[in-house]
Amino acid sequence: MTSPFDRIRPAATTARQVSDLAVAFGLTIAPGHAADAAVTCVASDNRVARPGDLFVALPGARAHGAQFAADAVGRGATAVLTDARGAELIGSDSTTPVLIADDPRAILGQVAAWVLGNPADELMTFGVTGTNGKTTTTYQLDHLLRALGWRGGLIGTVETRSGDRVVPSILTTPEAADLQALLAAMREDHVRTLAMEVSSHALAQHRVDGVVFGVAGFTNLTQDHLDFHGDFESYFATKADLFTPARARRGVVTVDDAWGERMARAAQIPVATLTTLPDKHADWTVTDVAPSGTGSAFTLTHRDGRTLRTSTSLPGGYNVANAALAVAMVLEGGSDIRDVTEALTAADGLSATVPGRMEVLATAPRVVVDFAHNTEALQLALAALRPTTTGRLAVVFGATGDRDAGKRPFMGAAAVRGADVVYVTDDDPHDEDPAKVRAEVLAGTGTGGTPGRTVEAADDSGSRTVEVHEVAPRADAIRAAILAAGQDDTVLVAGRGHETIQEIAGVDHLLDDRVEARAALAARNAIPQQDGQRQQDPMQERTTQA
Ligand SMILES: CC(=O)N[C@H]1[C@@H](OP(=O)(O)OP(=O)(O)OC[C@H]2O[C@@H](n3ccc(=O)[nH]c3=O)[C@H](O)[C@@H]2O)O[C@H](CO)[C@@H](O)[C@@H]1O[C@H](C)C(=O)N[C@@H](C)C(=O)N[C@H](CCC(=O)O)C(=O)O
Ligand SMILES: Nc1ncnc2c1ncn2[C@@H]1O[C@H](COP(=O)(O)OP(=O)(O)OP(=O)(O)O)[C@@H](O)[C@H]1O
Repeated sequence: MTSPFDRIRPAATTARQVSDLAVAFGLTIAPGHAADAAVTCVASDNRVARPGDLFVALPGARAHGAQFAADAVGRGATAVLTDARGAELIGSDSTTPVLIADDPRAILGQVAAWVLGNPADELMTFGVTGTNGKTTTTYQLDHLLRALGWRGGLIGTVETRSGDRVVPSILTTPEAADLQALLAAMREDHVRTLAMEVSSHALAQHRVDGVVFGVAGFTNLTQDHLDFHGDFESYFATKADLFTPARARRGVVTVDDAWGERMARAAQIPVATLTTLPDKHADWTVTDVAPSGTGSAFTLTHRDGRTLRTSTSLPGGYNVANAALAVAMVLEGGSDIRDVTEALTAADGLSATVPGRMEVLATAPRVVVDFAHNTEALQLALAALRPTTTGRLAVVFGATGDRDAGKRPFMGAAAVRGADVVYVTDDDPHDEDPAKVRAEVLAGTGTGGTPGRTVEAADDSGSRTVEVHEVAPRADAIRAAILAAGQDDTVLVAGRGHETIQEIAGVDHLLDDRVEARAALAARNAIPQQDGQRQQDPMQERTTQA
């Protein structure tokens, strides 16, 4: 499936009458239209409407859904739910029933759940929120639930899965109508568990109304999305809403940061706390973290004495936190610790690959693709890879054009602080001149903005000489870094993770860091190695306009 309008929907559902819906939700039926019709599913975008749908026409920032009602009806929608303005826009041209609500977005989740027979009630649901780590934790949850023998569903930034059906995701958390339709499809697919990312946008926009999660999980909170939420307090309050009885029955809150502690205090449902910090008290604690394969082994212990030891294949301390949160959520969901231990042993620990999240593509040199696209994430990703890098640590990254220009020099500085070789390249330039974006990143590297130079960087382990290069387009930078790496080196390709489209001046170009890295590894393998050491990189310093 390739269209952005592909959705996983149920094949067959029970018809409901809109007259009953009007009574259940106190809705007005617009005069001049038919008073009743049968509906079998719900859509809030005309481009996904199907025969038998209730089309919910929402007012938005860019359009009013009612503008598309005629098209939705043309595609077979049998009734429309909208607000008074929407009813006016629709007029009386058609006889299709039009139901009116004061705020249709606020009831959409419940309405869709009603039409589809509350599909969430038939699943064991796990919802993860927080600024970072939602995707990773959700994949680890899904991995563990499957290891326990459950047929699993997954919803998040990268992809949406119902049993064996998979589609790429459009939003991290789908719109309410799409979500309920997806849950109904999961019911049809005999899916029993759901691991799902819950974004703050989704909480604010009622997208998860109609779902009461069995267990909600919190990773962490750092500055993000303030353009949408206004300030940090509102951002926190929106996330905290997940830990109320309307949204979840119980929770697990990581209290490694102060926001987590506050979240645990603010929770209006029973929550278990979790920490990975050595001198902190919590219900679940992580201890004895040790390197294991590409990642870490760790022990998770409850204050009641229950304990298990397992591992994650993902590098970095924060991935121990993500993995521990996934395990604690499953245990708080009622699974027996002996079953979980056995399942983890059989599954080789939390070994799920998360697309574009610390995804290890090769081991000599180690090549890792990660989604880190801001200063803090870049710094954490480099710090995560440093302890297991015996050679040099190289990083390939850029900053996004047309967005948050202030972070560019800080990203440059973070790269020099954390790596030995820095390749500044392009991310998504959008409509901005990519060379200008690179120059602003380079300005933070301490090279005086001049690529092809070395700078001295100091950290706890002493001072290092750091090479700083500028290579574009991005595919060339990935290739340059991988060809130049020694067998013991690590190359981190940061910023785009699983993304496959790079937008340059309004044109979408296919670009997948993992595809480029694999091509570079193949090219490298085709070139005879000089004592297994670094290659002369033919692309290096060849800077072209993207
Ligand atoms: C701020 C925000 O989240 N806005 C979302 C919202 O937009 P909106 O209410 O302004 O809607 P609109 O585009 O004006 O359209 C109004 C209505 O007409 C419908 N419509 C519109 C056009 C059309 O041709 N046909 C049609 O039926 C739309 O489906 C909508 O119901 O509803 C739209 C329809 O679903 C979303 O596409 C849009 O997401 C925007 C594009 C977006 O980028 N959202 C991001 C910020 C987001 O939600 N991100 C979070 C993750 C954040 C993170 O943690 O990183 C997420 O959960 O994905
Ligand atoms: N627990 C964590 N703490 C801090 N940083 C993390 C954590 N987990 C992952 N990261 C970093 O954040 C990036 C995004 O991780 P992930 O996709 O799992 O989070 P997310 O919350 O789903 O974010 P997004 O919605 O942007 O995808 C990773 O590539 C990694 O660099």
